Amino acid sequence: MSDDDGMLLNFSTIEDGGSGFKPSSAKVTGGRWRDRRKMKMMMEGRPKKKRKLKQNAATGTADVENNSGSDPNMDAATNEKESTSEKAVEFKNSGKSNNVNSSNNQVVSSLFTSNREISTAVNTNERDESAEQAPSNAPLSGDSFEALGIKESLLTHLKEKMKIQKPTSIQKLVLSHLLSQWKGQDDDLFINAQTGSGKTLAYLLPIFAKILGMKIRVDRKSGCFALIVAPTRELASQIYSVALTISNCCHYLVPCLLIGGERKKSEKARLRKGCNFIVGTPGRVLDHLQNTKVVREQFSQSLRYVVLDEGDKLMELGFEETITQILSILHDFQLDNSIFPPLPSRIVHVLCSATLKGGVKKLGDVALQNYKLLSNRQMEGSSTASEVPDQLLQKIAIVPPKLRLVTLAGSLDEITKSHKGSESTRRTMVFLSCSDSVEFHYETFSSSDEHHRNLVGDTVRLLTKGNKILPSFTGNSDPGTIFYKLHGSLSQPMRSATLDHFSREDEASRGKHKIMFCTDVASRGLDLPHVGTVIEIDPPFSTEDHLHRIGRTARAGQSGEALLFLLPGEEEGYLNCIKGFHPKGWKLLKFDKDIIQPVFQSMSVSKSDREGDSKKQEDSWDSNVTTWHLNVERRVLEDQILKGIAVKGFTSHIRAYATHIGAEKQYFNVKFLHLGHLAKSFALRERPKSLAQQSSRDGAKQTVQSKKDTAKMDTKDKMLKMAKLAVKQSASEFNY
Ligand SMILES: Nc1ncnc2c1ncn2[C@@H]1O[C@H](COP(=O)(O)OP(=O)(O)OP(=O)(O)O)[C@@H](O)[C@H]1O
Repeated sequence: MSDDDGMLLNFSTIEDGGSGFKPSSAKVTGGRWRDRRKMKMMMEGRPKKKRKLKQNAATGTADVENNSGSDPNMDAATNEKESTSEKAVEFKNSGKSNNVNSSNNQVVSSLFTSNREISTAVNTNERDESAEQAPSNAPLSGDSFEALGIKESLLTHLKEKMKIQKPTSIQKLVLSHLLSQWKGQDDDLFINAQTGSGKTLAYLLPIFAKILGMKIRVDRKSGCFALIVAPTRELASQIYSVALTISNCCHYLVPCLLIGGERKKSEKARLRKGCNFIVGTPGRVLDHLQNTKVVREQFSQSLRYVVLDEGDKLMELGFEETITQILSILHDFQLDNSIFPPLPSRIVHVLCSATLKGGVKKLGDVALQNYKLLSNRQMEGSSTASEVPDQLLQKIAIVPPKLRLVTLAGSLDEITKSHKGSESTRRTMVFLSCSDSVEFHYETFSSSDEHHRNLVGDTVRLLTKGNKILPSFTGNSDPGTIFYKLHGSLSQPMRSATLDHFSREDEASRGKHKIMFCTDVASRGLDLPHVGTVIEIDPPFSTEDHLHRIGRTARAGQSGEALLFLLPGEEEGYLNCIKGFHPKGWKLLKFDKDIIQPVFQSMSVSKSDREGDSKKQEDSWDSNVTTWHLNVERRVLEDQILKGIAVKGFTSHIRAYATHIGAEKQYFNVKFLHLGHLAKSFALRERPKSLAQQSSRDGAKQTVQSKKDTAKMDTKDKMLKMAKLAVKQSASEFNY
């Protein structure tokens, strides 16, 4: 990554600090600095901020007052100081916070004060909820696979064993193209279709149909007919398992999986036995092409199809060079068209992507020749498929940083409650910016005291009776919830086992709410069954990621909903950026009235250090929110391991935030973040300054000079420096 790429633009400061406030250009000189500052503020039209801390004698709680004209965009330094002293007051008095009543105009907790104003009052992209939205990625009722050329054993297998009755619109387009009798079957294809529209079967089915339709005896020794390359191991494994399922109707055709993290020796052994389909990740495929003679032998005469799945992700992860090398090796093979005459006379390249942005077009130029663009929206008169499925209900909440954790708890609790009593399995995915943040959220929600049981290593946890982490969990009822964590720092077998458990539909899963905290490693192409809700607590790193993340729900015509959290301020501008993806609109939620209040007003949350108290007091919803948050903070304070995880989660999150693409830095810029408030959403009471020092102690070795430099910087600059360093070292560290 070069120093001047789009990422680094993310660090540039804008003149007004992003607040919309334009400083006066006039210079004030002479006199005392206080007078100069006062004069400058007057010239800039900024009112002098009065702040008073009042100790409430009756309750022992603090009332933090700001003058009503306070600037919600006050600069970070002022904000930070304020936040710290608020915290000091709050926690000094936290023992009595349950007594506080919001009805007498007292501010119950600093959770609800000093938050930046939310400016999005009107939903400019309102979804018409009264209108029935027909699924846009569902199978087409009026078409059939027979009519498209799928025959005999493959057709029976598809309908009876795989329960796939009708093609989706993209399958119809691709099948009619690749199975056509005319010369066009040799054209390269660019498949652009919505998430969950069945792209995998769209390219696998015609390849299988073509091989089976040759009426030439083939077996695993006949050579490899298709190479499918996918950007992540999870996706490659998934495509491999679809190929394996199809091959159940023709056992003599054998697929093979080549992915990093697996033993190369055993892969070589499998390749030596022979295979007809190779599915793999780019690095490992290239490695075998360069170093395993038998692979080249397998491809040399039979290879007719090269599929690049999730093309935009392949580019984003920097695989262009690897793909170019793979293609150049493959193109050197001399095909013998006399052995399999019914197959295309050249290698047909297929590129798949749900989006057309990013480098995917460039990959098209590299990999495809005279390609044909097939898009499932073409049928409905739209040019591309970069839109969310029509039936997906998108919700958006603008959530102040301090309230992110508790709003997430409210959202998860609501889903859990609404699922109670159901026989089916409910699945929710929560997307976070980096592995460390996944660890923090997983630990926070899944392990309260001893009330949990590890099911798969420590990545899958079943909550047991007595767990009270979500407001509706009571001590004597079964929470019916399983938590999962998935990110790239876990070993490959662990990642596979976790996904396998999450996807399982067995007796033990019935009626359970499965909640997975994950990074973008789970955003691409993964086909997990019946994901009801996707929550993006951290904003996506690009609009394409947004589309792919929420595309884990509402697949193949099913219903689903997604919830995106944005911070008040610049992030609200992101709504305009994603509007084009949501032609059916979205629902704008108020984080307090619509999410946390309904959840926290219906139950009493008791303080974790007063569990034994027999008399429960009916508290207002905001007091319950405060108590819930204090309980988590107390756990972090008392448990040094959890505290370490929280600190790492926070610092890595800030670093990850700095990697938002340059084009979107106007919405996501570290400079806009209020670090003190954000720390609160990691249940941290310490000021970011001490966190930055702590993390640099824990982290990379610093030179004496860089230590001196760091000491001179303020907290925000330190975070920026850490972010730049981290990006230089490895972008994948926090993305995956
Ligand atoms: N014709 C069909 N009828 C019913 N279900 C189907 C059909 N085709 C595919 N599916 C199912 O739809 C789901 C989504 O398929 P697939 O993973 O191929 O989608 P995709 O378009 O590749 O999505 P993404 O862009 O997210 O990778 C799978 O569970 C698959 O079994």
